[in-house]
Amino acid sequence: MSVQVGVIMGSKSDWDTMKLACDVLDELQIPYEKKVVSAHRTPDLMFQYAETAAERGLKVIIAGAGGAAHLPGMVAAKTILPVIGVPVKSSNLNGLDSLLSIVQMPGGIPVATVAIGNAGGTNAGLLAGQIIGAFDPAVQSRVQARRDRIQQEVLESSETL
Ligand SMILES: Nc1c(C(=O)O)ncn1[C@@H]1O[C@H](COP(=O)(O)O)[C@@H](O)[C@H]1O
Repeated sequence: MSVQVGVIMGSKSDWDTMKLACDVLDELQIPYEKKVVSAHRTPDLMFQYAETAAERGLKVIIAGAGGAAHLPGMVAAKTILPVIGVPVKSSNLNGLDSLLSIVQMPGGIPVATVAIGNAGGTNAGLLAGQIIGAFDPAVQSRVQARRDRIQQEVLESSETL
């Protein structure tokens, strides 16, 4: 099957968080690509990536960045695809800068923003899976199976208190 999700990040230093999104996509058997793309450091690549994403067959873009995290919003401005923004935890401001940079988009150009850091990475993968699963029953059933497993783990955790 062709690549469905583009996972991009402002720097290789974001990988620990963005890998968690990729892990979920692997688990859900959704084909994806991963790439470092920066609005600040590689602006021409960022424009090209966003402009060609839909015609290349991608369905969702997951974009992670830290600090002055302009990547998700700028990519969202240049593509019609849904963009999920991951605020990577920054060393100076603990990711609050990343969160506010990503979440406060002006009306008209949305970025679906997840939590700061690793939970956000995982949830970005899941949210992409749920979007694709709305049109793909096999993916949706894998998302459901994952939820069922988590529910079972939580129910059983009481027994070891
Ligand atoms: N926020 C952005 C963008 C962007 O938004 O385009 N490009 C890189 N960065 C961020 O800079 C941080 C530090 O990067 P380095 O570790 O490479 O110095 C990373 O979290 C990256 O996402």
